[in-house]
Amino acid sequence: MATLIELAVLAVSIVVAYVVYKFIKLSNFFDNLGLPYIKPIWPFGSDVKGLLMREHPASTLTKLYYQLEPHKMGGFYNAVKPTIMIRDPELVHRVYTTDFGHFVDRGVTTDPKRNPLEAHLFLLNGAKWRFMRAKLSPIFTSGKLKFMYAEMKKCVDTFIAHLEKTVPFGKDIDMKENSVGFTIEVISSCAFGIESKSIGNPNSEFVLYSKKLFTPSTVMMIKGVTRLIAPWLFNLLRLKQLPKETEDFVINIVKQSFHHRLTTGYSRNDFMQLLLQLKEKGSVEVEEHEKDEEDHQESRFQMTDSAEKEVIELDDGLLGAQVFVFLVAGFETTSSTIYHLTYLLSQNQDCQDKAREEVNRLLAKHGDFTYDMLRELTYLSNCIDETLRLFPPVPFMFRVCTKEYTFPDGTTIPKGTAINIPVYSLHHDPKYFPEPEKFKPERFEQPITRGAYSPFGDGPRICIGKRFALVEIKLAMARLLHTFRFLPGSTKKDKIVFKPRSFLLAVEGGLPMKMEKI
Ligand code: HEM
Repeated sequence: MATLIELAVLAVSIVVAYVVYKFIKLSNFFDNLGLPYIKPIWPFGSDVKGLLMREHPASTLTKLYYQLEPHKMGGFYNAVKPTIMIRDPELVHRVYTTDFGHFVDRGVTTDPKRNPLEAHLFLLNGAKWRFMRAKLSPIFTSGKLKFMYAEMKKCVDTFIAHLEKTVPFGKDIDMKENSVGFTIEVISSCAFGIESKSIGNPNSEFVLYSKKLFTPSTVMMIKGVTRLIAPWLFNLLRLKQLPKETEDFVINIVKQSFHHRLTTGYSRNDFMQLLLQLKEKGSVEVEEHEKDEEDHQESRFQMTDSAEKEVIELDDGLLGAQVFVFLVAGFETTSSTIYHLTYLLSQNQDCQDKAREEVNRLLAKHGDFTYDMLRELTYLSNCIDETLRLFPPVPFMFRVCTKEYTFPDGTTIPKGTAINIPVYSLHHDPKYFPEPEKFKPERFEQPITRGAYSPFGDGPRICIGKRFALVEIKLAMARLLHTFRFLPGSTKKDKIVFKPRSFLLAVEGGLPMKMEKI
């Protein structure tokens, strides 16, 4: 017994000594840097809440970002690594775009041998990221998106048919649950090539697995925190971040799908088919006529940044990891945009009328909800942009300095410094967005201060699925506006409460509202 107590005391002393050592090291770092705003935010006191994003968006971290003004740049101790926050949009723009070469990585260390699904684009670093981004970019051109459009339309048909069956009962309808089912159906269909029957079915296998990813268990949380503060301990204990069953679920689908397509010659217009082409031929072909101006910009970035290319083997595990990130990155972000927008339109009937008038006018002109019709929906686009401003699904962005960097004011930060970009806070700053809490789609008719608005990030590492997401959201919203009127629910929500412990901004509980068939 005595030995056990002694061992426990020894273990606690080692941890305390380690944390104190880290703090001393970090405070020296900031003293040398001379940054104006520095605060310890972890692991002491109530600030723990901020780091875990329990109360976000008004988390301690977000409040810190506000307090940062007018200094525009500051730092905080977080016991893991020195972290710089940047609040000046011009500096944000530099990090994302002009000086991207210094901020290529997100700074998350992964071990794909133990966690194969972590070898995905969002987490890859350096040369591996460049290689994978160059390989995957052709999959997301507007030409390829047009091929997938028919699959997307089928999912929207099912979504509308399901709502038409549900709405006449006159009760509140949970728009969150419904949007989640819809966006999972789109991703499972377009990425995995599977009709997952998720619409109106919260018990579908896909819905259950996908939700698990965003409602981490206590064990997952403990593992995550261990990995953050003591990656060496995480590795020593050979821990895995994702539950084994989730990993098996995804890898098996990818393997079976590849096998089925290779042995039967079955083909489908989806990401899986393009990944199969990548596996077989080493690249995805893009015809000149499939590209548009944005695609050219993207490939220019790839070419100028391709100096240190690395070739990695495109095996089932690596390709499975990419499909996995399309699911993780693609369903909660798009569903929250759809339900936030329907909520905002239920509260702003004049904007709703204007958006519906535009949809009906363009439908009369094009005769159907075509890809080209969506491009002309400018007011609806502004409504989507405004929703992403008010409720950015990714409320803060992080990168790491990969090469020593000197800001224009002369502050030099060493390699390894973590960079935080307070996206939510910038989106709600009255200096860049007057009356920031109001839903005003017209503000996007004017140019926006560069660096102040970045729901999809920016620069060479901008969200690769941006165009896919916008087409999906626009198509769903155009069909919804054409068919239904959105009204506030009987239990009217004046203020949205966000999910605790979530990296993404998403509503806690449901989002009840009423819908009337037009
Ligand atoms: C409204 C919907 C979406 C939002 C707001 C969003 C937002 C973001 C943001 C902020 C980033 C980081 C960008 C940066 O570091 O500059 C990102 C990266 C990424 N997103 Fe999205 N996303 C959305 C939808 C999607 C969809 C539908 C997919 C896939 C089909 C997707 C796949 C990815 C991937 C793979 C990355 C990593 C890119 C890289 O590191 O090179 N996203 N997204």
